[in-house]
Amino acid sequence: ASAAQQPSHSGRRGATDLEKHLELLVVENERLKQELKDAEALREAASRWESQARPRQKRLAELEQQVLEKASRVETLSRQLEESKRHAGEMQRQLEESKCQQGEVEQQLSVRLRDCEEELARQATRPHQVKYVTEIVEVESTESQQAVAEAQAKSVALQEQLSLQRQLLRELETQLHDSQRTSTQLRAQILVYEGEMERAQGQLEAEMQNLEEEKNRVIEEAFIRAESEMKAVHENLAGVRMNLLTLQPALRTLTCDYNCLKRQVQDFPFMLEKAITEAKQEICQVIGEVSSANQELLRKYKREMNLRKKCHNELVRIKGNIRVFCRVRPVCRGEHDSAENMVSFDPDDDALLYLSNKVKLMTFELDKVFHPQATQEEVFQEVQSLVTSCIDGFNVCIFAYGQTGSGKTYTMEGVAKDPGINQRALRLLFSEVTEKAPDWDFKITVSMVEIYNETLRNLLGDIQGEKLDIKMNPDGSGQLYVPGLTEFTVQSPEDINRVFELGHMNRATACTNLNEHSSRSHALLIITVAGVNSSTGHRTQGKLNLVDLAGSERIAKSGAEGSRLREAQCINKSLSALGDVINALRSRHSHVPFRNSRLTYLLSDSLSGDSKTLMMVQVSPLVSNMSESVCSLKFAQRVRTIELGNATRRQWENSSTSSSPTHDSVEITIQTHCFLQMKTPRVNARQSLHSNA
Ligand SMILES: Nc1ncnc2c1ncn2[C@@H]1O[C@H](COP(=O)(O)OP(=O)(O)OP(=O)(O)O)[C@@H](O)[C@H]1O
Repeated sequence: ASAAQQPSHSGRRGATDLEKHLELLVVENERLKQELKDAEALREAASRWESQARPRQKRLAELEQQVLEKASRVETLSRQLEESKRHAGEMQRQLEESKCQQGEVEQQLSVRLRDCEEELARQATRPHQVKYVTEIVEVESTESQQAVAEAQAKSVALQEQLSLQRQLLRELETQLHDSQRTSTQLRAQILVYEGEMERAQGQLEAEMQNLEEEKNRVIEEAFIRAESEMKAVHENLAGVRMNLLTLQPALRTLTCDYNCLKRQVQDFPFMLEKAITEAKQEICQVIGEVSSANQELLRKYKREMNLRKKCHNELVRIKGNIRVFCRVRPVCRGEHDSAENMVSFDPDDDALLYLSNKVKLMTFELDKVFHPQATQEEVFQEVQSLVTSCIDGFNVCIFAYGQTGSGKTYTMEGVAKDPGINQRALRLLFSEVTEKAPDWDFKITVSMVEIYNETLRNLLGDIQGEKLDIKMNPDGSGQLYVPGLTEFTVQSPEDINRVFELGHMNRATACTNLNEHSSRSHALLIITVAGVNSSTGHRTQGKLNLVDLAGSERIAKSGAEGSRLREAQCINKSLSALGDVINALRSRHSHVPFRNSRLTYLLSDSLSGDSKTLMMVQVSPLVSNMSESVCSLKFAQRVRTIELGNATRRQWENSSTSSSPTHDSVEITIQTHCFLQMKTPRVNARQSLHSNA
């Protein structure tokens, strides 16, 4: 191992030298690059200068071209001048010749004339001869004169021609002078340009010379440096070679290592495949374990859910199957009555409500009190566990109880923009059962009825205002049924809207004034949820009754007569019957008076056994409704207090069934009829009940 390490150590040192040398070379290289860059910059400057000089050269060339053109024009003009001169010379010569001839002829003629005159003078001396001579002379004189005239005409023509030629000559001379002037100017310009060109050329050449010299200098320097560097490189190379020789053993070791690694790399795919297969197996195993753990968790979750439900149901059972909530509606627009002093709430306990007038302060304890600002959603949050328990097979009744105008319809039906319990409950049930599919197959059916003057009316039927009857099922099961009652199966959220629209429409068309009518009739929405478990075959059936009761005000206060009196009596009858039934159930009477009213008779299967009941007592905040509000709250509290009193209950369960329950029954009935007169100024209903008990 040490032998292997030694070469690798020296190899490392050699490598370090090499690296150093390499670094030096890199630095030198950088420097040379920089110089090259400088030379490039100089070259670029020269080319820039050249590019600047180019337009001037072009202009010079143009001027030269112009000068050449002008010169050729001058040459042409000179040629023409020469020609004209030559021609004028010719003409001059001809003229001179003519003059000469004319002189000769004139001379001849004058000689002849003189001879003739002499002859004539001679002949004059001899008369005969003179006559003859005279004739001859005359003849000869005429001919001579003719010749002279011709010669003179010719001379005149030649003179004219000569003057024309002279004029032409003058013009040509003028032209020549102009051309010569232009030519002189152009020559002067050419001389200026040539001077400029020469100057520029001189500058360019000087700069080129400079650049050339600079370039040569830089190249020379670079060359010298490169040479010295080359020398150094060669020297280094020699050192490197030496190092290489020393590195060779290390290289051998490295080669050996490399080969080893190569073998490993070659083996790697097989190892990788093997590892992947193993990992896959492990992952599959883990997935299997996780999935079984998941299944187990799911099973536990379901079991916990069932347990939770059971606990909830047990809680409800312990708390009592009857729960009482109170909702105080806000003061509506247009109501001038002040509610400020009448209703107040406990900031620390949402189960307490205080009513006060000038002299009394009454405290009411219920399961929950909703203040006027409570939203529909908040109210529904509190009742939704009851609603969903009908999926588990429980029968549930939710009543809205209170005087006319206290907000019963608002709580149960709500308004289009902000629906109440009815619509929210149906939607919740629909979404819950949809979630349970496909394990469970649920069917939700809806019926809507109203009870007016003890008459049952179908609100979803085709026949408007169709009256119905409640009958015992002929199959001997002891179950009640309503022949002809329309049951609408809800299969989509749109069906829910359709049900409410139809029910509302049928109710509105069956009466002249819906508001008045609704306050004097009970409106029931009956939702049946039946389910079957697809794997176990287990069946459940629950019923949810949502009841908007008629107004609970006292007849004495309303001062009703005639048909109104009958309506009020019917309402009171059914409300008292409801109170009696609740009382009898709570008291575990052997006989529960369901049949005393249509309302209790119809709801009998949802009020007995394990059924759950919620009473929403609606309270108006107006001072003018004070006594009715007190009446409603006392009734509600009495129902709740009795039911919740476990000790009392146990006591009732242990004691003989006659005394206490009967007493309680009386209380409930009295409350329901609202005939209870407040005897003490600051009455607390619970205290009153306990003292009664
Ligand atoms: N919580 C509330 N928020 C806003 N307005 C409300 C509320 N409760 C009731 N109202 C309004 O008070 C008025 C009376 O309410 P509603 O008709 O629901 O009373 P009711 O008890 O059903 O009367 P009736 O017995 O005549 O049917 C309505 O205009 C309603 O919109």
